[in-house]
Amino acid sequence: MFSVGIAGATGYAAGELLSILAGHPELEPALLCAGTSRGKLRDFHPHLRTYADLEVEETNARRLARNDVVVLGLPHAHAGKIAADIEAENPRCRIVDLSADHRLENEADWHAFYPGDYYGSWTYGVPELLRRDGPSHRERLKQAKNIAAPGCNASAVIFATQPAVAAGLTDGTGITATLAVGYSGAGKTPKPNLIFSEAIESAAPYKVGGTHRHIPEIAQALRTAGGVTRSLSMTPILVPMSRGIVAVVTIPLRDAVSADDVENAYRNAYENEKFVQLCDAPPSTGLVRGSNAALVYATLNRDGEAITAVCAIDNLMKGTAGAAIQSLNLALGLDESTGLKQNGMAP
Ligand SMILES: NC(=O)C1=CN([C@@H]2O[C@H](COP(=O)(O)OP(=O)(O)OC[C@H]3O[C@@H](n4cnc5c(N)ncnc54)[C@H](OP(=O)(O)O)[C@@H]3O)[C@@H](O)[C@H]2O)C=CC1
Ligand SMILES: CC(=O)N[C@@H](CCC(=O)OP(=O)(O)O)C(=O)O
Repeated sequence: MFSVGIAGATGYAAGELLSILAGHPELEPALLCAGTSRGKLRDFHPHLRTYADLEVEETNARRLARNDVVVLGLPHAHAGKIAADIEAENPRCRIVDLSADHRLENEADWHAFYPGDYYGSWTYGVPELLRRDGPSHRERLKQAKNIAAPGCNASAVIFATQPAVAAGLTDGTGITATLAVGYSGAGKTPKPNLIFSEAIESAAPYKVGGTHRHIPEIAQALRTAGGVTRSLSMTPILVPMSRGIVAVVTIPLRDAVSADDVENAYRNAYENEKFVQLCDAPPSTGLVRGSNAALVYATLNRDGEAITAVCAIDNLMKGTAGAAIQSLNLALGLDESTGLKQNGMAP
């Protein structure tokens, strides 16, 4: 059994992680920390009956570092410093960062989209990431000490797009992603635009015009898959659902290709994957609620000029906590799917 210390334990992402741990035979929460919240876990996550009596304490790097694993569910720009403190205290402690603080390999990308200091990059927590060169990403995760869990919007766009990039069907120009996203992606901290009367009966685009901070993260993954990614447009739209993301990505083609070429590219990428699966019809978020699945559909447009690819995920599962546990399982030498559900909830 591995002990797990969790920072940001009262938040949505860590709450989902705790929900997975409740069914995980090898991981046990040992220390729960938050910012200002104090008390029993039942005061913050009343649905997590298994751990209702665990205490939520002050965030303390020295105490967190005593665990085999630390998961940081903190706002971005808050995880880098505490991760460095934990490493200094106990270099053997594995750290999984759910924030963006260790995702970007290029420091200039970090400063262009995030506040605060740059703390370097860790192995990206997406086992299914396609790599043009060297060992597979899954093999790299098996060797990883620390893991940078992915952004949820980024995950959906990457799963939809990387097969076309890896197969050389696109030169990376003009890829356009539009996403319908649920409110839990914004976290638990109350904000005026997130209250019920603003949310219900409304679909609200945000971070338009190439300003969303997941753009460099997606471009980095597509470069890893073998593409150039000259431009990338990504626009999320908040829609009234608590969890879920469906990304619709238009991928202009380099040369004329057949429907079989498109099918082969996507089948080659995902045919052996348990959690990223191809569908015969565009998937909806309802199919993946509560599961670690990413469902992908891709088709050649009728005019033959582009591929339309669709990916649905649960932002809190395959978009964060599920991806984190799947990657951590690999790093710990466990079966990759330990504690993770493939099936969604229905209705
Ligand atoms: N929600 C999602 O779908 C996804 C989230 N992520 C990332 O996961 C991380 C956590 O997100 P999420 O759970 O949604 O956020 P929440 O706002 O729901 O939770 C944030 C947590 O961090 C704690 N916290 C805030 N500031 C500090 C601080 N200065 N020191 C210590 N603890 C602090 C909060 O404690 P307190 O209760 O005391 O305020 C709370 O426990 C973020 O980086 C987010 O971007 C990544 C992918 C998807
Ligand atoms: C609805 C909503 O606001 N969603 C968030 C997704 C957050 C996420 O994926 O987390 P990281 O910040 O860790 O990358 C957003 O689009 O910013």
